[in-house]
Amino acid sequence: MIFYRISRHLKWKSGLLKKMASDTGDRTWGHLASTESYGRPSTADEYTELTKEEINSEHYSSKTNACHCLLFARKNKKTFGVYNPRATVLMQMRFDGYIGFPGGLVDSGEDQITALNRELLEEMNLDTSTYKVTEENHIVSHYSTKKNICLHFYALEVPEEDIKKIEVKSLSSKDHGSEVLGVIQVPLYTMGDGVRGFPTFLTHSFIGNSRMQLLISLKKLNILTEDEITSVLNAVPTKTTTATSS
Ligand SMILES: O=c1[nH]cnc2c1ncn2[C@H]1C[C@H](O)[C@@H](COP(=O)(O)OP(=O)(O)O)O1
Repeated sequence: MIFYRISRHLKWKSGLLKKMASDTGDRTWGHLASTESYGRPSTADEYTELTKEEINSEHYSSKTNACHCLLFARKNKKTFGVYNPRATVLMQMRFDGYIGFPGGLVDSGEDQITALNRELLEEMNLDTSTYKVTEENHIVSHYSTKKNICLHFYALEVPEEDIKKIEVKSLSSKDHGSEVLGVIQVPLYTMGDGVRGFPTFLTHSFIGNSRMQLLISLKKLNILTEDEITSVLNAVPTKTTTATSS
């Protein structure tokens, strides 16, 4: 009898432990575990720019590679009738709380361009037969010494009248609500106090080297001049303590 009771108690306990494990499991990285380390916080000095030869070399192409893309439309319409942002630039709020660009890891056997167009469809529901990223849209590639990953970056210009439709369509993407928590526009102007607008936007937390990719692209695409970028960076406010509910 005692043996029967002990065995029943053990069965109940193991059931409880299994339930607890599965409850905890719901909160872990699950299938993301193997790639989760790539998303850990970065330092600017971990990135080195790759030359065209290095990008195509066996040494770097055999590493883990990821491609991301800045979607933008030039415009000449003032915001509030005051600020001229010159372009609508899209970024996204990611599942991990960081701001980044649409894109992702290149699968084994896949080339970079195919991977990026696939990710743009999955994350943005982008019609990649109309808006297709090609090698000509390449902006810059970096290698992270700390994470052993190559990050390739592209920029795709779309007509001004299409950008809103692209944003709206992204709400129905496969990854919306899971990997992607929303598309955002970058405020590309500095307000009268000298800090709100783009300088304040740059104080957010960005995934990987996406902050650097944004600034490099704005210059390469002639959306902002080098001098304008320098003055924005000089105006970036130091983070202040934010209000809490208690
Ligand atoms: O926008 C980005 N710019 C530079 N690096 C990025 C960006 N987004 C992510 N990353 C880094 C850090 C990530 O862990 C890896 C993989 O990218 P991710 O988009 O998360 O990949 P999957 O969609 O999960 O394939 O690249």
